[in-house]
Amino acid sequence: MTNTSAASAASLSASGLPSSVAGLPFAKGHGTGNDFVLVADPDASHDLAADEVAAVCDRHRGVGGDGFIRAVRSEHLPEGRALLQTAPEAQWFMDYRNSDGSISEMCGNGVRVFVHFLLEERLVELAEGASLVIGTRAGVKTVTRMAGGYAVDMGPWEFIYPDHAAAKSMDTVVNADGLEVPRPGLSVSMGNPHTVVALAELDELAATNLTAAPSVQPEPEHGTNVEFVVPAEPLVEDGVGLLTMRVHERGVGETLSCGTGACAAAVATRFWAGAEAPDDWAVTVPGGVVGVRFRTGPDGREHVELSGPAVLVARGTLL
Ligand SMILES: N[C@@H](CCC[C@H](N)C(=O)O)C(=O)O
Repeated sequence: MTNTSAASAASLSASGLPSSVAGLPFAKGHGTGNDFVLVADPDASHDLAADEVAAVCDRHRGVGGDGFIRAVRSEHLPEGRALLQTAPEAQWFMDYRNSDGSISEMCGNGVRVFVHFLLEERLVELAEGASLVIGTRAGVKTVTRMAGGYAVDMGPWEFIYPDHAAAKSMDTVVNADGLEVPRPGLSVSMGNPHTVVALAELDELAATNLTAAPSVQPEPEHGTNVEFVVPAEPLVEDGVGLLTMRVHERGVGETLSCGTGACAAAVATRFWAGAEAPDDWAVTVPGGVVGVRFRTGPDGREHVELSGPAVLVARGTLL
């Protein structure tokens, strides 16, 4: 554990974890099975190196998690200080790492669990119905506490290749073991990169092998998470669009859920479905169901709202 994430752990403690992380208190939590190790580091004194994060997230020799989340007061990070210029209410910053130690801009399930962690650690107060503004590498996100979970204003979405989308062309091609033929994909940014592929049948979704990363051509500049979705038949029930999704996460592998991925899946399917597509979506993932809603944000642009549960399951100390 050092002040620079570039440094690597030199020695191991008896637990097999880097001795540099010994003594660090943590919590373990998840949102629809997308699981995280969380650490409160208000003063930014525990910036873990990539190999330290990977050791803690190791499912066999560490605590285990799809991601590592550090809660830092924004004023103590350069990215946080930059956000405070225009959003002084963003007092807490979510420093998000994938389980391989790589940095991601954003995590939709993670930001709900992050706010729940701040609450449970008594670092913030938040009544049901009230909102908290959180700093992330994808800008500020407003998280509202609801009965049974949290809703996150994820901000506006964007196509990564707007020219492909405008032409409704098939310029992105995705292949994965188990697919009968390579499929067209649509790359969408939710602050982090996603490529969404529609499949016709749940059987084909189940047969898709996500133990290896799917190939995506062209691959977005910083890599991509890949979502395979099966739209329900009929697509809309009681005004809600229904999707089933599996995901291969950049820097992780297959996970039980991905909040930003669910948002990207709804964006792509709504685009493909055309003018009649609804604004409310329920996305079923292996770990549960998350809600996605399109609405006009305070800036007048179309925003995506993600809703779902957040749970803490344990507290401990790294040895
Ligand atoms: N599971 C997250 C996304 C985590 C980051 C992702 N692996 C990336 O590298 O962009 C979510 O719930 O959004």
